[in-house]
Amino acid sequence: MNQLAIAALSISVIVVSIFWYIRKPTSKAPPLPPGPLGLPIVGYLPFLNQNLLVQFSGLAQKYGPIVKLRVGNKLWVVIASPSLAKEVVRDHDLVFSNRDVPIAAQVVSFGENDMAWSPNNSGWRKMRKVFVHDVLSNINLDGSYNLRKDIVRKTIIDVYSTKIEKPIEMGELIGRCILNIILNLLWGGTIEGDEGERVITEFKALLPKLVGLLGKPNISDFFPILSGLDIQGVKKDMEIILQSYDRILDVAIAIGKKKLSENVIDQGRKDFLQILLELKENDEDTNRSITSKQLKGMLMDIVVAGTDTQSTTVEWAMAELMNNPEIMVKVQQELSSVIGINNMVEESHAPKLQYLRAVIKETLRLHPAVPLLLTRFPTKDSTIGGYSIPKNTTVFINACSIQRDPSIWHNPLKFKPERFLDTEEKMDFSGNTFSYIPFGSGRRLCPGTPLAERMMVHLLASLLHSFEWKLPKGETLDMSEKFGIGLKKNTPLFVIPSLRLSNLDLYT
Ligand code: HEM
Repeated sequence: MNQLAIAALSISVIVVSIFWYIRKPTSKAPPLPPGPLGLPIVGYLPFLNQNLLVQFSGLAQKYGPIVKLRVGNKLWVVIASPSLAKEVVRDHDLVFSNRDVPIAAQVVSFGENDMAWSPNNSGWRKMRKVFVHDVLSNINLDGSYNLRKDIVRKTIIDVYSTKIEKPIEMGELIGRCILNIILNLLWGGTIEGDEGERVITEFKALLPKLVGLLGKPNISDFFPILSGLDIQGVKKDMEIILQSYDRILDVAIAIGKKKLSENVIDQGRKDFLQILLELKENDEDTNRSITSKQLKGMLMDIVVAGTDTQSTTVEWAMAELMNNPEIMVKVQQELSSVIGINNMVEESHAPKLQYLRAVIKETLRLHPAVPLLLTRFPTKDSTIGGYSIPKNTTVFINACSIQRDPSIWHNPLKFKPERFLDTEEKMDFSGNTFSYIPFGSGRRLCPGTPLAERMMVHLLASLLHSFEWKLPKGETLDMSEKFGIGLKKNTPLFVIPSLRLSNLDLYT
């Protein structure tokens, strides 16, 4: 062998050794979680089912409570046990406190300038603080009670005057009431009269399209390199919707600012916009002042996160009660004894309506409105359940599967509010018991729970106290579900109301 050949061979050996050494993990990194193999380049994308929930459950049965999927350029990890969920949202909460933001959500959040999609940064912390301590403070929630009460009353009066003994589409009735409440809480005190009605009507009309786009699988999300092409037009469609919303928000904000500068704000009943504008315009404390984009992002969050979630839950609760007449009887007995048949329901009755609150908890266990929570997106490599979770993995926490797990819940598919009566203290909405997390957990826990609890208890109690409900003749109850970004009833619930209270003055 000549010297050149020896030199070439030696260099090759050195280079290969260096590469081998570099490739070889210095410390033994744990493996990725188990999961199905996909095709080259597209991964598991062609095999994704419309109903991700059913598919994720099947995969968990085959591979266990932590499963990995390659979907296009993304690595997905789905978690389906309380102990693994705890590792993510409690033990490693900080690392997992960002979201993987779909393109549609980037648009709707004004470029991640909101609470739901912003990364965990100082802006997000400020928005959450303002939302929890100012917007949804007990004082403000008490102050806006009459507004909520009026709208629930109008719903009861509407049923009494036009719908007795006629089939009602329950989801529509409940959805309209909840959206009216949320929009009026947002700016009902700012834009009043016909102008207010017009703005609310316009806002409502666009919402289903917006929610639909948020839940639509988008090739640009799976292959970011293709995002510029916007192949399905999701980004463009969302931008068109957002332009309309932006116009409405600009009008509302301009009126709000004018009122603020003229000092015509009713101190007794501030709407959310007034509270946020006061902070934005006047607060010297930069820890609480928010930018114009953040203001709009927060307003959008409240509508998008606060309406469908609640109406889906109340509709499911109604459906479960129709399906379980003996539970309906117990709820109505409680209502009669706590409220009395000569009175209407008030929010202040809630603490005494223990059984009805258990019905709502059980509804959220069996039919969580956000069944996969919102994704988590680790900021660095970490280890969960002994498996490697690389930085920027899209992590789903399958709350639905956890809350229906037969190894945790006795007879999990049975609707049984009693299971929450003995465990009232532990099983709340705080996300501290990882087998029950309908509002999520950790830093990203839903901040809307104080409002949601008040609204859902009050509306459901009012409907059940005011009327008896039965299914239309010959109608069977379809309890099947449809998965989008939320978990809705597959077919609408139709029910027929009749009067329950003998004092007809209560209905007017
Ligand atoms: C039945 C009612 C509701 C349910 C089941 C629900 C559920 C959830 C869930 C599961 C999350 C994600 C939590 C996580 O990732 O750990 C969330 C986030 C959020 N929810 Fe709710 N929610 C409801 C009502 C509301 C209401 C009424 C509002 C506002 C008024 C609201 C505002 C938000 C916001 C802003 C976020 C994002 C928080 C963040 O990322 O920091 N939600 N909600």
